Amino acid sequence: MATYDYDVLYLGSGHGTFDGAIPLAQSGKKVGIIESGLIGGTCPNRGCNAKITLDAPVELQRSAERLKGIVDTVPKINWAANVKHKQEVIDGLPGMITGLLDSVGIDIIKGHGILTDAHTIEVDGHPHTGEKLVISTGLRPNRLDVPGAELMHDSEDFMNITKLPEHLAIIGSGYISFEFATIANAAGAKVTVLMHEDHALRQFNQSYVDTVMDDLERRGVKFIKFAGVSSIEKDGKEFIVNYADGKLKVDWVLDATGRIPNVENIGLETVGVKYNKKGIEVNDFLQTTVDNIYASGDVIDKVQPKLTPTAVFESLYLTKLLSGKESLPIKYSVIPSVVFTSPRIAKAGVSVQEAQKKGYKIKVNHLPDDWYRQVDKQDLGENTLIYDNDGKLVGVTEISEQADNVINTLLPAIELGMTEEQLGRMVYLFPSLASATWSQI
Ligand SMILES: Cc1cc2nc3c(=O)[nH]c(=O)nc-3n(C[C@H](O)[C@H](O)[C@H](O)COP(=O)(O)OP(=O)(O)OC[C@H]3O[C@@H](n4cnc5c(N)ncnc54)[C@H](O)[C@@H]3O)c2cc1C
Ligand SMILES: NC(=O)c1ccc[n+]([C@@H]2O[C@H](COP(=O)([O-])OP(=O)(O)OC[C@H]3O[C@@H](n4cnc5c(N)ncnc54)[C@H](O)[C@@H]3O)[C@@H](O)[C@H]2O)c1
Repeated sequence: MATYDYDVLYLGSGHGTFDGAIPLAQSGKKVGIIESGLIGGTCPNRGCNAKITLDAPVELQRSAERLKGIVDTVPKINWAANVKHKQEVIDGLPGMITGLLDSVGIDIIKGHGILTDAHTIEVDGHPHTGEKLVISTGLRPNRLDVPGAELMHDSEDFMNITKLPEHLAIIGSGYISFEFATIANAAGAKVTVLMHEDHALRQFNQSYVDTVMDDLERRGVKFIKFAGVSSIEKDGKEFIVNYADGKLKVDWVLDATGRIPNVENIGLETVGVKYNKKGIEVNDFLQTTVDNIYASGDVIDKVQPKLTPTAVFESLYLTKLLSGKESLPIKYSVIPSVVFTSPRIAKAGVSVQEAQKKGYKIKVNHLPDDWYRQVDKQDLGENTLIYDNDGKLVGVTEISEQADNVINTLLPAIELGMTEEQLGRMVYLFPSLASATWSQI
């Protein structure tokens, strides 16, 4: 029988890998991880953790704005200090994750990995073998294919600039566009969003998206619809973005037109792992077209949202599968999602459109009517609760400053399919967001 260096060898060290690799090593498997960049991948180093740190002063500013008159001043954001603080928060994360991996005996191999056969990944010409391989190479920013594309920047660049641009153009109208438009506008930049079509954040309730857009517009953000970008030119220290039938002069351009899978130059063709432009093709066991090779996280072509909780769920599923504790196909939990604008939009479970098709009960709450939301003068906010024909809560979406926490509070009820009687037994701290939320159920 062939012997391999590792029972399981991972390519990539993000959440699609490390959350599951640690318990896998603890279960007695010999585990190796190949990583060409920072340990921990996108989320800790240039994604979620960095972004939410930059957003913290925005929340404070919004809160002071609502309570103006009760508190004296609305704080200004010191951009350079904000970026410095963000760096201090995230700097320790790769070391912390490396420590966790070391503590359970996982080997970390630094460098770019390329599959050379179904059991071998080469790094700088050195072969490393695994009985099972897991590909978890994530996504990278898309770059628009237009003249002057090299003059644009990506989300990572934005989170590292120490001097906030005076006028920032953001191309695209998805998560990154809306979150970064919120942060940059709150910090004092003029922001123009160039939208490909007339819709934004398509995954979210469009009336809530319209509310966020109206609020951002009121704050000075300009949205230009049907603004297909044709080229970018340099003009002294500034840039001209040529779009549809217009021109825009700015001093920084953020390309936020999506993220694409890292499937090239890693030997997938050599070993016969199939992929398409959405990612690696897997079956319900996260198995690729080669039996002993699995895939996890953002790099998979899947219907679930490409988010950290999904990547964590998949890597933990693989831990159970590869250690023999699971033999059934992956059954995803309800995966919530949130766009960290201010107010935020979050959702979980059955959508309003789906509920309408199925004839489910839809209940809408206007949140400013609730005394708890009046405490800090929230004048914007709504949630939509969806009940199936047995009266079980199966979906929720909310727009409010605390939408993320509200959805988290309601998730167990949705995931576990709690009955009305079980819901009625829950007791919450008072006064709190959770008790306010449950009183509206
Ligand atoms: C700006 C931004 C904000 C985000 N905010 C959120 C958020 O608020 N909430 C949320 O849930 N999600 C958020 N996400 C998404 C989240 O970061 C991803 O879903 C998550 O990181 C996916 O993890 P992964 O392990 O699949 O991929 P990654 O974390 O991208 O890890 C892949 C790793 O593989 C490595 N790699 C690739 N190819 C090779 C190779 N050939 N050899 C060696 N190593 C290789 C890469 O260097 C990388 O470290 C955000 C993303 C971005 C960009
Ligand atoms: N809060 C979060 O959970 C969060 C935050 C940021 C990023 N993310 C993750 O990162 C991924 C990438 O974020 P994103 O905002 O880059 O992608 P996205 O898919 O959310 O949005 C991409 C946007 O670019 C537009 N677009 C596509 N092609 C275009 C073109 N040729 N010209 C102009 N616009 C074009 C799309 O219409 C869309 O509005 C997300 O899908 C998500 O998985 C998550």
